[in-house]
Amino acid sequence: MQTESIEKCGALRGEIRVPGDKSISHRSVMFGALAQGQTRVRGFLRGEDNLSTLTAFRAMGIAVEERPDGELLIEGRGMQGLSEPADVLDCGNSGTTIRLMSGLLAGQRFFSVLTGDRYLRRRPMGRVLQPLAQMGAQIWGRQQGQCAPLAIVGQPLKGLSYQSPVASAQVKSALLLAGLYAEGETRVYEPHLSRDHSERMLRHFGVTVDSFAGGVSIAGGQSLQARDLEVPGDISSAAFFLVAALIVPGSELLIRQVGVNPTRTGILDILRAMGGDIRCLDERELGGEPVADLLVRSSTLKGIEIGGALVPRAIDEFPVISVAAACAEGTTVVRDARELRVKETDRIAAMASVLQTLGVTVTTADDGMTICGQETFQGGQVDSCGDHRIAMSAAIAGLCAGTALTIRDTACTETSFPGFWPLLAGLRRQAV
Ligand SMILES: O=C(O)C1=C[C@@H](OP(=O)(O)O)[C@@H](O)[C@H](O)C1
Ligand SMILES: C=C(OP(=O)(O)O)C(=O)O
Repeated sequence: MQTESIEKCGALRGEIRVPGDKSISHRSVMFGALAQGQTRVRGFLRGEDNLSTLTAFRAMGIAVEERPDGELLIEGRGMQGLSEPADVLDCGNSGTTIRLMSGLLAGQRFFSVLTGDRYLRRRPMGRVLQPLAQMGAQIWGRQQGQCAPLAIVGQPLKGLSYQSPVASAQVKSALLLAGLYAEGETRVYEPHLSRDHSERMLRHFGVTVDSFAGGVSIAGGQSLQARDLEVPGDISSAAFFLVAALIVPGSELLIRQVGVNPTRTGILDILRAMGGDIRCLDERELGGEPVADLLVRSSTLKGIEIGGALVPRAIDEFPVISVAAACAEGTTVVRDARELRVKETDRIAAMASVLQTLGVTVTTADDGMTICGQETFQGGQVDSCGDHRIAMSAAIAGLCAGTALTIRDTACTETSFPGFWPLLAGLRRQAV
């Protein structure tokens, strides 16, 4: 099992790039496959989750060329162009893959089976299967349709008006994909706005999607036209280096070409509210998505309260936000974040355990945690629980640990951030 050891380092300085956005990369393959014609994708994230999506579409007859310069050429076959996969589709560790594909496959004219690794097979699928069943989908899963493997018998679908109990882009996107195949209109309401990459990319591919206060709607029977795409850097990956630069004294980092879609920038709002010096430079647009260069300087942080609509806008960043909170003056309280309990692992429990090992006082609640900030950490040994975001957050905490912090089970960072360890090691080597 791979382990990494990190300890206190000098100021982090320089200019970096982070790999492409994971959410946008998944959607580029899915929508590119359904479009008529060739879609070129630059900046595709070659993380394990996205490779699961790519492999699944190849297994349904979609030709994808991976060029030496990293560009993908996807030969879209139109809305009815997928073919029945001859084997089970393995979604690996990826919740986005299995949930979006459930919606897409529900309306096909063939049979398919979706599964994943031991972490994914524990995650809740009922949130997608239940509204899909109301659209006429025939999907079976373990534990009364709660868990994968999922067996899908494609059916004609009908539109639905659905109030989602959770702010989840995976639920919303699964229903939009099913809605494309359904008769009539599909409307999805959510308690707070979740990331809107599907809506933006569908529009980029020529589909009409209406966004209104509280939700989104799509009419069935529309088709997609192939378009070129450029994937911005993933703000969820940039988040580790934003926090690293904030908490290591004397640091200054410029992170180039990061996606700053407002449904994803909760991390910037939270870190700035804590006193973080982060600037967005040269804001521009790439294929319907806003991007900017992020300049971050080390700052004295203070504890804050986080909850409500901000939570879905920073949902994947809470592990590393908890590290910033542990270095802040005063107490940080996170509420309304129950969703963290059903990610790759229970991220509330996992981060509480990491921070407690470092000597930080943390208490947990059903929907969040309270973290008492302090000046330095002690080292020790922590476990990633097989979760990429826990492994990388622990590494950032290690930059402030007085003695070495050993992190067990670190290969999982390949899920979303190939190259994380060399990038961090390079910055530490050049630290001043
Ligand atoms: O749609 C997406 O690409 C994602 C949505 C979020 O999940 P939920 O929809 O479960 O909130 C997020 O946590 C995940 O990393 C990616
Ligand atoms: C929760 C995540 O992804 P997914 O749901 O796609 O597995 C994540 O990347 O933090």
